[in-house]
Amino acid sequence: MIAMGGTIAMAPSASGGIVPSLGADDLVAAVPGLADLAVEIRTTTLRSLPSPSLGFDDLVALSDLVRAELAAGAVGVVITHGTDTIEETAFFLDLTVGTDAPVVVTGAMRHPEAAGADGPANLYAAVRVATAPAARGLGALVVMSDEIHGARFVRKSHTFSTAAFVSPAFGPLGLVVEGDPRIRGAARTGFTVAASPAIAELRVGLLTVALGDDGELLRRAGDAFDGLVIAGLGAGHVPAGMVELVAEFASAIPVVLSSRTGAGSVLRQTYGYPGSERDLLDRGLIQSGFLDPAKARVLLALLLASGATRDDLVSAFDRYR
Ligand SMILES: NC(=O)C[C@H](N)C(=O)O
Repeated sequence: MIAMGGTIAMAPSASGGIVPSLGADDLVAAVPGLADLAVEIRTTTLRSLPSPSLGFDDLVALSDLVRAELAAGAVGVVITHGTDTIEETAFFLDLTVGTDAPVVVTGAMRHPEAAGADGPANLYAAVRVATAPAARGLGALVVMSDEIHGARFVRKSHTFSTAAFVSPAFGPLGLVVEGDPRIRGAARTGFTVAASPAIAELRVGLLTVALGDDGELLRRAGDAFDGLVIAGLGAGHVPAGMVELVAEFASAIPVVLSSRTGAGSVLRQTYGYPGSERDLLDRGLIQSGFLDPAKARVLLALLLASGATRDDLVSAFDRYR
């Protein structure tokens, strides 16, 4: 079990608000029933950070440690993590760990001293999933509120509800019923990318498009980015007035087209107006399939760090259609 920080490990501070303060051993010790399981838990506190402050360098270190623990004989790995970026970390592990062993990320929406703290229940469920033969071969998972989500589908969809985690595309892969993981879907693509430390030096931007957008933010980005994800309108669209500028960027750096809607995939052949998905794909943008903008950015950054060609990028993103 590897602790990264997040609300699950936070406590009230003297200066106001909650801040990271608990390590992996504290979290394990606070879970009723965990000690009764026939499971040996080895703990590491790798980071103690709010998840908005994690970076790709931290994720490379985490991926290395997960692989080392599995090589040392762990049947599964649980990671406790802040929920704000849990979906990016889980997908990063899905892409880089390349194992059948369950890699399960969990967290909490309420801190340990709050009424109805959800961390202990989530950690208990995560350990049950990480040790379940039925959870093997599914890739990285996010377990929250007794739901088992595939890393490439899961999203945080609410700022404070304990039911914040959803998989809008196809629903959760399973449920934890009285501690027993029940699986009904498969998640792993079988596609693995190296967790290259070079990723920390790359600048991969994420731009959300809005009504009336004239592209000024993009124009000002100049040559600041090595790659870009555009969170487009609807099924992958931008205003007509932005098209030339977007096409200019796509001729200089890889530009991936995703959707800001939060569910569904980028379409490929429905709309034909200027700024439609057909127009943008014809102008060299790469479709993200069912990957939401944040996950498309993780995949693009990993691929660029591994020296992928444009054809590699297109075929990697095609796996998520
Ligand atoms: N519930 C949480 O964990 C949110 C917290 N801000 C974090 O991501 O670290």
